[in-house]
Amino acid sequence: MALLEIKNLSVGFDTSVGLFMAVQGIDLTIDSREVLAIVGESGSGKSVAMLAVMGLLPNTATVTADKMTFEGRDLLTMSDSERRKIVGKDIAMIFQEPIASLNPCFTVGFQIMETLRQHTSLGKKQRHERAVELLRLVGINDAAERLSAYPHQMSGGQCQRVMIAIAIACNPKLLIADEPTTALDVTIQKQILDLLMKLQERHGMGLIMITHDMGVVAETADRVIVQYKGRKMEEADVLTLFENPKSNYTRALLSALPENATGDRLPTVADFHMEGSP
Ligand SMILES: Nc1ncnc2c1ncn2[C@@H]1O[C@H](COP(=O)(O)OP(=O)(O)OP(=O)(O)O)[C@@H](O)[C@H]1O
Repeated sequence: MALLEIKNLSVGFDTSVGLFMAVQGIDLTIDSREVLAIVGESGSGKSVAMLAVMGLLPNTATVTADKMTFEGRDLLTMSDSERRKIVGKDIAMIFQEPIASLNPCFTVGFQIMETLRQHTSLGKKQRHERAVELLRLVGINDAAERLSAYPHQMSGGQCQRVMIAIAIACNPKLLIADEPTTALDVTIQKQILDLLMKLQERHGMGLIMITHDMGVVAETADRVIVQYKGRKMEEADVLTLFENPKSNYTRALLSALPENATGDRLPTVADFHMEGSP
């Protein structure tokens, strides 16, 4: 049984100028231990599709799907309280802006322990011990002392490590990482990607990596979905996608990689004819 299975997912938003379809008819499956990348430029509906899975879209959104199951359980029809037991525990998500994703008013220790309080039966002392263990696991030095730091007292890379600690606190079966390294500088990006891959392997999680960066795809993914304007353009295992891209859009994304540069400037997506192409 697939960990997550989605068939024909669409998401529309009510806006002042009418209905805007951000996601149109997306199919997706991911198994345990698999790394699936969803790649596409800004605005292609990658985040919205995953926020629909998490049930985190505003009420201006209309979500429809023929199927959306997690370990065979129907996410579309389950009650909000049933869904809350899964989201944040079995399915966790980390976001692009680590500093903005943490609450500035609470220490990082409180925020980790609060997740443990909501989703586990651990007592206060055990939650504290687990929080120290988690900070160590994500590579933060002086873990016990750093629990009392506020987000603004930490760097962007450290805040992203804290976000990862919160996400993995309850040993999720599926982790969704939404552009987890985009806001970080290049050396830190590599460290965070390495950390995510190490944790994914060690805990046997399914990992959905949302990115616009084909370099990140090459380094992390087993399988790739390419998304453009809310629609799936192509899906393939990572080697096939890089060696034999089927859609113009995938070719455009690949040509924008610095190592594929041939002329004076890098091509952009606008250099490729996209209309009507898969
Ligand atoms: N609450 C909302 N109301 C209206 N439109 C929205 C809302 N949230 C997202 N959108 C629109 O949906 C489209 C898809 O957004 P989404 O954030 O999924 O893109 P993305 O592919 O993840 O890109 P990015 O990496 O920039 O977040 C965009 O055009 C965005 O403006």
